[in-house]
Amino acid sequence: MAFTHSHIVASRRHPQGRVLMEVDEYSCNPTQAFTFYNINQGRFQPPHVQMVDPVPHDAPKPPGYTRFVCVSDTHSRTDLLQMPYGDVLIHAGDFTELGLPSEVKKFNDWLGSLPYEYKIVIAGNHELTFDREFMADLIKQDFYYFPSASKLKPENYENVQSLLTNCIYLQDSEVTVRGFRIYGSPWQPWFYGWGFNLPRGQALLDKWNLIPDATDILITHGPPLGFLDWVPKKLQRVGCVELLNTVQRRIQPRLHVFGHIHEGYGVMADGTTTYVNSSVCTVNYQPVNPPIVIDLPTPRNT
Ligand SMILES: Nc1nc2c(ncn2[C@@H]2O[C@H](COP(=O)(O)O)[C@@H](O)[C@H]2O)c(=O)[nH]1
Ligand SMILES: [Mn+2]
Ligand SMILES: [Mn+2]
Repeated sequence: MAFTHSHIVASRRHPQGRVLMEVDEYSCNPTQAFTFYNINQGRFQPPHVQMVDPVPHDAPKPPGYTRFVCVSDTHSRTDLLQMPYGDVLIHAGDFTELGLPSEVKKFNDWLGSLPYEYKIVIAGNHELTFDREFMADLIKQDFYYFPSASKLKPENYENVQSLLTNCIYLQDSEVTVRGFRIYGSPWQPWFYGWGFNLPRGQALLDKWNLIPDATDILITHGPPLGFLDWVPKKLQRVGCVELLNTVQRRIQPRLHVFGHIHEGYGVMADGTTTYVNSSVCTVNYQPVNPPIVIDLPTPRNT
C-alpha cells in the first residue's frame, strides 16, 4: 500500500497549542493498523520499542523513587495472591466477574488488608454495576444477556462505588499522589456488549480526549494498539488505535497501566512510556501472574 499523506495525519495542533487527535483511518482494524504502521513507520520496532524485565519483587527501591505495584484482572481471585512491597497499588480493572455488590465488598476487604500508602482502582468491562447506562439497558432487556445478574435490585448497586472505601476509585477522573498526576478510565473497544464498551473510533477518542496533557501515569482497562494486545487464538491485535495515538502523540505519560487482554501480561517500553499489562489471571482465569513492580523517580517538591 502506498504511503499517502493521510496515513500520517492523525493529529493536528490547536491554535492554542494543544494537540487535537483525529480518528485514525485504521481505527476499526487494529491488526491491519499494526501491520501498516510497523512496516511503513517501524512504529513497534526496536531499538525504541522493547520488552522490559519487571523489577524483581525483592529488589531494593532506589532512594528518591516511588514503587508502584500493578495488578488487573483479578476477577475475585485474590485469596492466594502474593503481594510485594510498594508505595502505591494500581488496579486496572476487572476486579470482579459481574460487579456484584458481594464481590465488590470482598475486593474492598482485600484492599483493606494491604499495606500500601495509596491504592488506586479503575473498573473494567466485568464491573457491570459501575456502568449506570449499561445497567439501565440491561433492565430494559430483562437481563437477557446476563441472566445471572437478574436478581440484583437497583437499590443494591446504584451506589456501588461507595462500597470501595479502601481505595481511590477513578472513572474518567484524576488524582495526584506523591507528585504524580494519575488519570484512570474504564472504557474499551466493544466486545460482546459488556460494561464500559464503546465502538472503536470517535466514541473512544472522545473519552481519551478527556485525559489531561500533563498526565504522568495513565490507567485504562484496555491496551493501546501494539503493546501487549495480542490475542493468539484469534491471531489478532485488539488494542485501541486512538488510545495509542493519544498516548504517543499527546500525553506521553511515564507509565501506562492496563489489563483486559490476559494473554498480554508483561512490560514494554517505547523510549518515553513504559507499558504494563498487569493481568493477574490467564486467559483461563487462573490467577497465576505475579503483580508487576515499577519504580519511578518521585517528582521533586513532594
Ligand atoms: N478477539 C478479542 N478478544 C478479546 C477482546 N476483549 C477481550 N478478549 C478476550 O477475552 C479475554 C478476557 O477478557 P475479559 O474482559 O472477559 O476478562 C481476553 O484475555 C481475550 O482473550 C477483544 O476486543 N477482541
Ligand atoms: Mn479480565
Ligand atoms: Mn476486561
